Amino acid sequence: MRQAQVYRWQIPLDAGVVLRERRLKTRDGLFVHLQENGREGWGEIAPLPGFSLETLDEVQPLVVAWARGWRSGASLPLPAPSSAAFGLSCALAELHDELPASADYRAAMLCTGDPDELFAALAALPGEKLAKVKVGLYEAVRDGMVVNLLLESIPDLQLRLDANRAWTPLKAQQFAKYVNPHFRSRIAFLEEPCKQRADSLAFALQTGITIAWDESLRDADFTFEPQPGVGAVIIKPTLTGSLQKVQQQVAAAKALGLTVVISSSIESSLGLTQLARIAAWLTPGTVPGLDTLQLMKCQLIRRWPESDLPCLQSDRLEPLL
Ligand SMILES: O=C(O)CCC(=O)C1=CC=C[C@@H](O)[C@@H]1C(=O)O
Ligand SMILES: [Mg+2]
Repeated sequence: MRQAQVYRWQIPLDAGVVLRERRLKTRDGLFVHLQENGREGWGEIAPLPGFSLETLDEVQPLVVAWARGWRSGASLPLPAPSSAAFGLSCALAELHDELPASADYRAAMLCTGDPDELFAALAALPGEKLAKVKVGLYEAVRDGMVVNLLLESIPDLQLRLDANRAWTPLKAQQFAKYVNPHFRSRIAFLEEPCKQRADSLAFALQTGITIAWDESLRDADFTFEPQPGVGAVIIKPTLTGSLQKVQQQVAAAKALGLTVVISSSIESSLGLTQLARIAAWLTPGTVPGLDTLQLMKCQLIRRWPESDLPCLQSDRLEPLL
């Protein structure tokens, strides 16, 4: 006998979460819960505003119809929108014991605001120091100085940077000018410096700063091919699609010798713990980009180890079936 439920949820976010120039006050999404023969599987469907092509209101009827169909024994194709394909494929993978349980809960410490806070947090961090800093939000020159200062004052620090395509080629150059050439190799990568991929590639070659693709993976004309200056790809499964598609992209990038970073689309703790499992499974040895629970006011269903945020269970969510 099959049982299925779909829940809708909303989590308040910290005041400061700004995505693509808009303030995000809440994170909204769905969970699907499948049960069969004493086994269960959960999945999270949470389109990210400004990044996902679909909205939650568009995917909700697709997910509800899919869950109703599954419950009555049908084997339906996964809905096309990436967030729905990802969440439903995760629920099926858990149900069929195809998503390994061991997880990589390490995270590159995410700094979106005050570098002083990052200094304090990094100083307290034992072992390998890895942080991700957002650039492109303020003046490029200020970004360059902050990055230089961080690398200068914390000698064992490696940085991941993310400009989200904010810079013109000129601004990207202004940034690079302030980063001591000696420190540039400690920038593990800089995600998406410029609007145009060709400008980002030219920047990498001119400055010796390794770049990474994130947004570009979703460009219609993107293909996996060797490109000098590109060292990594950031895979956000909620924006990519089914687990199978995630696996295909990971394999294509690895075949080119690229570092593959599994990264958050600001999922709830349930989705994040699944991403930590996907990272341990598909990209062992690479620290995933999952330090986004700190932006939220609570956890849902499953706990992220060491987070002391309250964790709400399904009785506090809105069932849709
Ligand atoms: O990749 C990480 O380390 C954390 C996730 C992260 O940086 C992002 C998640 C979602 C949207 C963006 O603001 C941002 C990114 O662009 O990579
Ligand atoms: Mg990015």
